[in-house]
Amino acid sequence: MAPQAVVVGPPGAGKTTIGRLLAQRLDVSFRDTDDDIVRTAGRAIADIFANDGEPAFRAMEEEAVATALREHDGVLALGGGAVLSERTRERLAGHPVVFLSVGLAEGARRVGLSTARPLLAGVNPRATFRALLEARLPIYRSVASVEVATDGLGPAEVVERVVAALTADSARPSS
Ligand SMILES: Nc1ncnc2c1ncn2[C@@H]1O[C@H](COP(=O)(O)OP(=O)(O)OP(=O)(O)O)[C@@H](O)[C@H]1O
Ligand SMILES: O=C(O)C1=C[C@@H](O)[C@@H](O)[C@H](O)C1
Ligand SMILES: [Mg+2]
Repeated sequence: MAPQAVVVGPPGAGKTTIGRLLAQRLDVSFRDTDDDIVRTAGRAIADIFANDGEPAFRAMEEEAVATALREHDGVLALGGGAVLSERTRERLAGHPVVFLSVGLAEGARRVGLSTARPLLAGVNPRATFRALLEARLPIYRSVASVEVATDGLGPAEVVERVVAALTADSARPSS
């Protein structure tokens, strides 16, 4: 069993929104590792960050991603920082990974830079978001089979581009 698509990208890229629509489009189920963590821990992500710290959250996340990659055969959305784990990056090899990218302005607008996203809740959330996008771009690219830029596109159009990109990718002879 393996996911038909694994969706990665920064906060606000639309992993949850697009992942859910993509699953509908492919007529498969949707799973999001952020939801898995909340369910398993019985607490909100912001609460885990605040009380246990980011390293503890990342450890839970690594476990949640490994489990979901084993168990789920539909569309799987990962948390925005899941790819920071080298073991997770290794585990993603061979899976169809969709990188949804977004620029600073539109990403900031979409996330609203609210306290629900603990990494962006500091004194200068915009600068933090900019640094996060820059630092992570090569990491998302290193795990991605396909990349779809979402700026200026509504969810339905993004889903169509993802389907087209995955179809083209799966038709390519594997090396
Ligand atoms: N293509 C899009 N066009 C317009 N709005 C969008 C688009 N994609 C997502 N959004 C909106 O942006 C917000 C963030 O989207 P979403 O929660 O899906 O992002 P995410 O990548 O899952 O973020 P996180 O890493 O925090 O889980 C939501 O309000 C969603 O409705
Ligand atoms: O980009 C990140 O590091 C995060 C994104 C969210 O999906 C959550 O997993 C959490 O808020 C951390
Ligand atoms: Mg999400």
